[in-house]
Amino acid sequence: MTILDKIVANKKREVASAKKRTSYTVLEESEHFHRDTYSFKEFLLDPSRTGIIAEFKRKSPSKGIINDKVRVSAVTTDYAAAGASALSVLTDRNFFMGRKADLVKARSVNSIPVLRKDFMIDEYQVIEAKSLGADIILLIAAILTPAEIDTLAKLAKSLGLNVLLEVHNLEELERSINPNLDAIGVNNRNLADFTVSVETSYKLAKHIPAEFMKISESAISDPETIRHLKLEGFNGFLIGETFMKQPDPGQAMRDFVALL
Ligand SMILES: O=P(O)(O)OC[C@@H](O)[C@@H](O)c1c[nH]c2ccccc12
Repeated sequence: MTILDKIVANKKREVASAKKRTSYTVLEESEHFHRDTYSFKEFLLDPSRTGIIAEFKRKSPSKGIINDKVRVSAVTTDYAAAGASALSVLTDRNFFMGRKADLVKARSVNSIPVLRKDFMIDEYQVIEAKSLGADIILLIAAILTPAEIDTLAKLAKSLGLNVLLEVHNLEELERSINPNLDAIGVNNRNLADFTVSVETSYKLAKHIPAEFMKISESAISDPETIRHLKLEGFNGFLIGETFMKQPDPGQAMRDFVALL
């Protein structure tokens, strides 16, 4: 069993118990549920911003604890002030030490798009994402069939959410492409064995149809890499650990952006 299999098995149990605790009706009563979302595209393509999707992540299965001393409100507002085009907030508890409350908090103190970073396998989580205040959901091709991607993406679009599809090879990209997606993210980290290579982004760039925004995800630690990725047509850069491993992640992002 790979770590990804374990995460998905755990997620199925989590979703089943969340459905029992909080009904669809209660989710739909949330103040966020009926709000207009921020446009991912508009913020990502805004030339006054950096294209960086800055992530709040305390822990990961590959690195263990990264930073459990900082507050989501301070870090995410610092990220936004440093020019983030969007924020990414982990809501998986068991493997990433995330909380749904982190997303609610990030939403309440920021006015830029927020991505719910989790392992989406069920329509319930899409409704929940909207009710927590997310603007973007992540769909991971490695754990979803094309039919599941279609269902989840259509539901998300019907709620005004933006959809980011994550792939890490050509086969996943080709089988998963769907008109209801807004952006394709190439994950430079293989979620099954954690090996990382930015080459994955360079290899897949030319295969991503022009109508989708292109995002490179993971293992970006050098502003020089962003310059290269831009030349290959990437519009977005998802960065977590490089910032979060510093005692002051917001300052780390400011220092990084100064070198762009
Ligand atoms: O911390 P990094 O190497 O900068 O990576 C950020 C982000 O890409 C990574 O957290 C991530 C990409 N896809 C995921 C799916 C689930 C959980 C986490 C992720």
